[in-house]
Amino acid sequence: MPVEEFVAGWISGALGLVLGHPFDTVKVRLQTQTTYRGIVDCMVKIYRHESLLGFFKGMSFPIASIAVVNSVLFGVYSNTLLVLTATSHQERRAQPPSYTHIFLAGCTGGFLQAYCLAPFDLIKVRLQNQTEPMAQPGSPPPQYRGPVHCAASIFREEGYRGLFRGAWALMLRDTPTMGVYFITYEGLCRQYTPEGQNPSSATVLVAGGFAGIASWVAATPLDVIKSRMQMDGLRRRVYQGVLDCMVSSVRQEGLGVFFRGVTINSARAFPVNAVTFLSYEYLLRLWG
Ligand SMILES: CN(C)C(=N)NCCC[C@H](N)C(=O)O
Repeated sequence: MPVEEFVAGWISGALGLVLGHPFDTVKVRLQTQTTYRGIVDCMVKIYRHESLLGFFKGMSFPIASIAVVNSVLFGVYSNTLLVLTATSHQERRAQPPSYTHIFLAGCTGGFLQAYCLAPFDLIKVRLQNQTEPMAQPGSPPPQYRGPVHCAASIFREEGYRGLFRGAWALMLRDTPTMGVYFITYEGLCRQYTPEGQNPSSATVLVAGGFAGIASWVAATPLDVIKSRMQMDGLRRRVYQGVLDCMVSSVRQEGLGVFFRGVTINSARAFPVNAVTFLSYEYLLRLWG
């Protein structure tokens, strides 16, 4: 099994993650709290109340976990294509796989990465939703002192299963949308690259950016539900399950609730995924 894809997936994911985390914090707050009037209001309030550091809350754990999560996504994607089409990454430019195979490989990568991502994503969302200013002497301590304390508290209070709260919504979100992600990327690269050649850096940047936007637009409805399920149970349980969360969110806030955070998700998705795909392709060509 070629391991380069796993390593390239890890490094490229980490680069994208640092770039996109401030956008991600704003998105999570907009999806789970009703105190903000919009993106700008949320940014201003975070900055005033929590300083620049507020935008980077909950980032250390995703950085640590991206090694597992992104390498599983890209590694499983590429190795599933290897099984389906008997072509390696290098051979795929000359013998491009069908879109059905790309979609199936993307869904497989998305499904398996969601399982690895679930506990890390839960901790990230819980930390991002703490609005107390960081490191200010005299101010009341936040519920969670950091990622390890957060994981330990969830485990103590809710058991092992508590760490997987929202995991179903996460899997439903990521399985089909990772198919969309890789299809968009491959489709755009093929469209703008002469047959048999490697796509240029500009093509990879643009195709990666649009793949990110397309997958996040498709993923946003379940992303909202996932974040709400993850915050549920903090004080008392509100939702019985994914469906109940969908129904009661729509009843209370209308259908627009499914598009909460779609603008910030898309604004974040372009640079993050442009950088992720550029570094991924670059590293594989370097080692190829
Ligand atoms: C849930 N969806 C749609 C995705 N995860 N899409 C792929 C983008 C992955 C990238 N690490 C990012 O965070 O944008």
